[in-house]
Order: sequence, then structure tokens, then C-alpha cells
Amino acid sequence: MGGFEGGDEGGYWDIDTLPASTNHVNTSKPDRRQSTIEKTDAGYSIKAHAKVNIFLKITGHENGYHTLLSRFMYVEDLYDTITFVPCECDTFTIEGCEGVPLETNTIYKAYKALNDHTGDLEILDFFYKHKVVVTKRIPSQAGLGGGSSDAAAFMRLVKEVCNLLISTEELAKLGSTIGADLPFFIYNYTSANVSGFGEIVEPFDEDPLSLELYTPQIGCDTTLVYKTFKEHLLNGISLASFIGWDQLDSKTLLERIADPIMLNDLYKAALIAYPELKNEAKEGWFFSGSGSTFFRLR
Ligand SMILES: C[C@@](CO)(OP(=O)(O)O)[C@H](O)COP(=O)(O)OP(=O)(O)OC[C@H]1O[C@@H](n2ccc(N)nc2=O)[C@H](O)[C@@H]1O
Ligand SMILES: Nc1ncnc2c1ncn2[C@@H]1O[C@H](COP(=O)(O)OP(=O)(O)O)[C@@H](O)[C@H]1O
Repeated sequence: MGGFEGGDEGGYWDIDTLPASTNHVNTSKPDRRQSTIEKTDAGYSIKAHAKVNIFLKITGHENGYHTLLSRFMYVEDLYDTITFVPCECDTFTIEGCEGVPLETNTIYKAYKALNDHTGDLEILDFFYKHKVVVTKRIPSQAGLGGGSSDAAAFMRLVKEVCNLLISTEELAKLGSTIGADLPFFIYNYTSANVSGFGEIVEPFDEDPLSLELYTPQIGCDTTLVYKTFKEHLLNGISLASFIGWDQLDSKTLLERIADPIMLNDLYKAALIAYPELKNEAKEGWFFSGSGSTFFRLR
């Protein structure tokens, strides 16, 4: 996996409010992180952290999408940085995502969605005066949610700097139109049970784990992995096999279930779609999302 930098912890704005607690498990202490929004001479910036899926179980298939139950956990020391840098721009400009065409960039999709939803001229005006600079550290097609995290962080930063009157819940709903993983990143919890297509996010009260990641030089296409799951594995799902998992803390889950294939339904699908992944699998490592990242406790 490519190297990544640790974060400096100074000078963040403490601007997030606590989330509404209805329909959330562990409401006594929802662990929503403070926004890591920073204002420097370079402009406004925010960290977009990676996630891993501690477990991921497919629960069904509706309207072309799979429903799932998954424990998402953010990764403290792996993040992209998104900065709004002052400049005179003729059009919406993103730097740092070379190789990703503008129209397909999740950040651009988030910009369009926010514009369409709010009709707020302030956003248009702001991006004539600022460009978006992305420092990419999260590997792509790696099951770490990089594109989704970038888009969610972008939306959270726009909400703050343009003073948008939109609730976090509305923002998460808007985000889910861009990608299934966005709501988790918009709520900004360190750990959560995620269900539905990814739009139901319930904070799970636990200390984040210190994780070691290994991303092989194999890009896993999420669409292909889900398609492979549907063709080969969907008929075999057993909802009874993971009852209660959402109540167990992540460390206990990894220690007690231990089998990476059982923990993540998409692992088997990824192995079918990308047989070369088998050569990268090592004893004691787990598989994140649709791959190709493996992780273990440090
Ligand atoms: C598998 C997970 C697990 O966290 O993420 P990654 O590990 O790839 O990061 C997510 O469910 C991925 O979410 P995301 O990466 O946002 O997927 P999207 O771009 O919304 O979907 C790409 C395609 O995957 C399929 N898809 C996606 C999500 C879902 N719940 N069911 C699906 O069948 C659909 O064919 C969709 O068109
Ligand atoms: N801001 C972005 N950062 C990275 N990839 C992006 C971005 N916007 C769109 N993409 C596209 O999304 C694909 C999946 O990338 P990513 O979200 O990092 O992986 P994963 O779905 O495995 O978590 C990439 O191959 C790329 O073409």
C-alpha cells in the first residue's frame, strides 16, 4: 500500500453539533467525531478518512441494489485532504484527481447535487473564487471508500463555508444519491452499523481500533464484485447466521468470528472476480468491502 502521512492535530474548528439520537443504538454516547476543518493561509481544508468494513453481510436485493448489514469503522491515519484554495476560476475546478474525468468525480457529483438541491447562488459564486485541491492518499478501488469519503467531506465543508441551511440528515440523504457509502462519511461517526443500501447509519459506541492495512496492486470494481455476488452467491445467504453481530464490539467480532470469508460476504465474490487476490491473502488478515484491501489489528 502507498505511504500516508499522520495528521497534525492543531487548530481545528469545533463546529459540528451532536446528531439527533432517535433510532440510533447506543444513544447514550454517540461517537461522532469533531469536524477536522481547518482554516489556513492556503484556504479551508478538511480530512476525508478511509473506512474498513469489520463485517459485511448481504441481506437481500431490491431495485438493482443489494441490502446489507455492515460495521463500518473509520481509519484514523489514512485520509485524503480536501482544500478550497482561493483563485479566479472560469468553471468548477478540481486538482489532484488526475485520471478521474471531472464528470465522474464524486466531488463534482456532490457539487452538482448541492447546487440542484439548494439552488444557492452562494455555492456557484464561491467556486468561481476557489478551486478544489485534493491530496489523494487513499488507494482507489480498494474497498476503503476513498471517492465516497471525498464527496462527503466536500459536502460537509461546503455546508460550513457557505453557511448552508441543510441538516446533516438531509445532507446524508442527498449524499446517498451519489454513492451508497456516503451517509456513513457524512454522519462522521468513528464506528457505525450501516444497513439498507447504506443509508441507515447507527453509531456504535466503541473505541476505534488501530488497524494495519495492506492494499495489493489489484483494483476491485465494486459494480463487478456485487454483480458476481448476485450471480453466484445471493441465493445462498442465510440471515440467521449473523444474528446479534451488530451488538458485538469490533474487536470481539474479529476475534470470535475470525474467518474473513464469514465476516465479509463480498470477499468470496471478489475472489471469484479477481482470482489473483488469493495470492495476496494471509492468515489473520480480514477483507474490507468489495476489496482489495486486507486489514488486521495492530
Ligand atoms: C461495497 C461497499 C461496502 O462499504 O463499498 P466499497 O467497499 O466498495 O468501498 C459499498 O456497499 C459500495 O458502495 P459504493 O462504492 O458507494 O457503491 P456505488 O458506487 O453506490 O455502487 C456501485 C454499484 O455497485 C452495486 N451496488 C452498490 C451498493 C449496494 N448496496 N448494492 C449494489 O448492488 C450497484 O450495481 C451499483 O451501481
Ligand atoms: N474523488 C475520487 N477519488 C477516487 N476515485 C474516484 C473519485 N471520484 C470518482 N472516482 C472513481 O471511483 C472509483 C472507485 O474509487 P474508490 O471510491 O476510491 O474505491 P472503492 O469504491 O473501492 O472504495 C475509482 O476507480 C475512480 O474512477
